[in-house]
Amino acid sequence: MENNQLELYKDAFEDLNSILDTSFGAITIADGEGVFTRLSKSCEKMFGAPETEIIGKSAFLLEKQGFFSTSVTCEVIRRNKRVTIIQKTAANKTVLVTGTPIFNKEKKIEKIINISKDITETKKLASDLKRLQTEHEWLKQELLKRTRLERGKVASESPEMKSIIDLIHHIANMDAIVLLLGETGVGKGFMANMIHSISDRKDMPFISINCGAIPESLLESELFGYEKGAFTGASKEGKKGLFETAGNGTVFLDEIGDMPLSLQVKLLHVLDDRKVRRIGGSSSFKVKCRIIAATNKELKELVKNGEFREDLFYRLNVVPITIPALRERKEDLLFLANMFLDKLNTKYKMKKIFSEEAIKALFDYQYPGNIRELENMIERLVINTMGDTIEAEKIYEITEPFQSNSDHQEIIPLKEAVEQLERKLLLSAFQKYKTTRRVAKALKIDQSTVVKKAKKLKLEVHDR
Ligand SMILES: Nc1ncnc2c1ncn2[C@@H]1O[C@H](COP(=O)(O)OP(=O)(O)OP(=O)(O)O)[C@@H](O)[C@H]1O
Repeated sequence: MENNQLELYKDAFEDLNSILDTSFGAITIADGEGVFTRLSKSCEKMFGAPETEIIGKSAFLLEKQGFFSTSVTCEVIRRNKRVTIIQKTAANKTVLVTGTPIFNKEKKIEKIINISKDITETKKLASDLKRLQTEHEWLKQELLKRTRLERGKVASESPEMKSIIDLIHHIANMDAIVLLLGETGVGKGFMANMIHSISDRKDMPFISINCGAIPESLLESELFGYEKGAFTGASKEGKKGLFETAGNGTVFLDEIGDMPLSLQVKLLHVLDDRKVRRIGGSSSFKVKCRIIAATNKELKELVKNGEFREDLFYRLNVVPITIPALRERKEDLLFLANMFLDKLNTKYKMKKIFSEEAIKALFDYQYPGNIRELENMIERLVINTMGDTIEAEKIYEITEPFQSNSDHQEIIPLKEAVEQLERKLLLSAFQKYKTTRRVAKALKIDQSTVVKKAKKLKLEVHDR
């Protein structure tokens, strides 16, 4: 070889070494058998071993020894073509590596050139980013939920209420009929309002009607409206019904269990056809509002007794939500008690607080009237307490059985009155005697009867 040519080869060789050593990625060269012949400097860092431990060694051997998870050199030989893989190295790096075969004239692999890029950081950044994005999304949802909850000041410390609130958010923008169930004062009206206020219908009207409090004929015209001169006494201009007035808003049919049977069938037609015709009218219009119904009655019982149409029950029972009694979710009690106290302190410009004993007394009570009763009780406590601290005695005064205006009892069906009396008696017996055995002794009935009745009334019983 001429001197000149030799110099040129030497130069080229030095250039190649410089390229290998200054390149960002690690470059390895192996022969057709997969034995490493050359490495760039950065390989040492990437593979966690000096050049001397790699040069002259077979990639198959190194793969076996766990030097890298899968060797791209071996893969190139196995597949006889260019391969790109992600590799884990002994230095715990994640490496993106491409192996390119160089074929000789006989189409046999003569060399394999591998170029690796350390993507440990990139991968970590990508997974960090994904985690942050998930966290961000979660926080956004929580914040949204909390802002909405804050706006409505909803008690949702108990797991039962938490899942109800989640469900309410889930169905807020679905048009399905919601049926809210639960004892009086548990917050059915409150929840109906909340569903509306977190839905896209929030800027439309929320129209509520108590189906049990209005005489039948009036209820019909309130619900469906009437044309002018539809009946004697009808207004000259006619009147829009609630479904019409609500437009794209929400109609809340409270105490649906008290709706007269004749109107139940008319309501069923409205729900089936999504159309309403005013009384005395000839044309009908589309019902676009969302419908929420509520009752504190056992609708299934009413259906059994023929007081509620079965078909209407199934029509309404699409998304039934039972709001538990306050005594079944005592976690919400302190939140509510403090919230009402704060509200009243602001209203009356006071700074009242509960004593520790008072809080205990609040927890011991069973609240047959639920949140409404708690709210009224706290107002009475605030008004009747002279100092700044509300004491337990004041609570006992209020919760003492039968003291609430028994002289002015409203006239109700005997069966209902007996049930109410039984409930009150059991509640106060449990408050006083705590265990079913002692309650049974005091009421002079069997313990098993007490257990059965307590279960029926969903009383919280601690048999210590
Ligand atoms: N989760 C809640 N957070 C805060 N206040 C509540 C909550 N639920 C109900 N309330 C309050 O409790 C009171 C009673 O609620 P609401 O009238 O909605 O009960 P209800 O179940 O509809 O009663 P009824 O069956 O007698 O009509 C209301 O003053 C309401 O604002």
